[in-house]
Amino acid sequence: MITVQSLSHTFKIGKKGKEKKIEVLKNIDFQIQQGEIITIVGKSGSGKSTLLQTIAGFMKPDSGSIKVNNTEIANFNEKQSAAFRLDNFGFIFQNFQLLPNQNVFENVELPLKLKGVQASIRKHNVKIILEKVGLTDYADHYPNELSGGQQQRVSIARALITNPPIILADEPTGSLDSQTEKEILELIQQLNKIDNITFMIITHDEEVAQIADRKLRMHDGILLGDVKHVI
Ligand SMILES: Nc1ncnc2c1ncn2[C@@H]1O[C@H](COP(=O)(O)OP(=O)(O)OP(=O)(O)O)[C@@H](O)[C@H]1O
Repeated sequence: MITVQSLSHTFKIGKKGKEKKIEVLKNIDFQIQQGEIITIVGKSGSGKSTLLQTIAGFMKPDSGSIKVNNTEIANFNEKQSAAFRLDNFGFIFQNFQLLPNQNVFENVELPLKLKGVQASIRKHNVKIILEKVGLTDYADHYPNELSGGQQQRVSIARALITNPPIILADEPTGSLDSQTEKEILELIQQLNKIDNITFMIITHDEEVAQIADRKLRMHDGILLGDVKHVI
């Protein structure tokens, strides 16, 4: 489903002429099969978020290939990346990234609006997805009226609303207490098992890594293979 080959990226920081180079992705190769949950662990600064941002098309790599279902996306321009994202990727972030002045319904509805889906279909689909994440009674609530776990459910609903085959998650339970984390991980596993959604999850957290079919580790810009027994 996703095949990454020889992916490399270097950030240049500082003044021109005196730039410092940070090689953040060094010749990364890996694949994700449809229906898998993979986690990527690794120390802070090892390049995990950069890898995710690159796959998502938010950042262009210096070199290498990223294929999603045989479509080469590494060299897409911004417009192509945005369109591809909308159809193929859902996102879950540690800090939820909900719009504070939009209620739950409106936050979840947004990707459908961006896709130009008509209002009656939007309403129908949002209702179904809110049921799925257990938030039917909260459609009118604003993010600041919800618990952290509820906010993360809203962001999961928003990620799912366009039926993407892949969810990219960056520390999805990083802001949650352990009980709420458990509930969100159960939801992720349920979505994976029942709807065959593929998850690529960046995490520091042993509990999260436990739900993975495969655990990969980033170390100084290098992606190490399966690390089933090491965290
Ligand atoms: N836009 C940028 N410009 C310059 N350097 C950057 C930029 N983004 C990230 N870096 C650097 O790239 C390296 C990798 O960062 P990245 O955020 O990918 O690491 P990470 O493994 O996700 O870390 P964390 O677990 O703390 O989120 C770090 O040294 C960081 O300072």
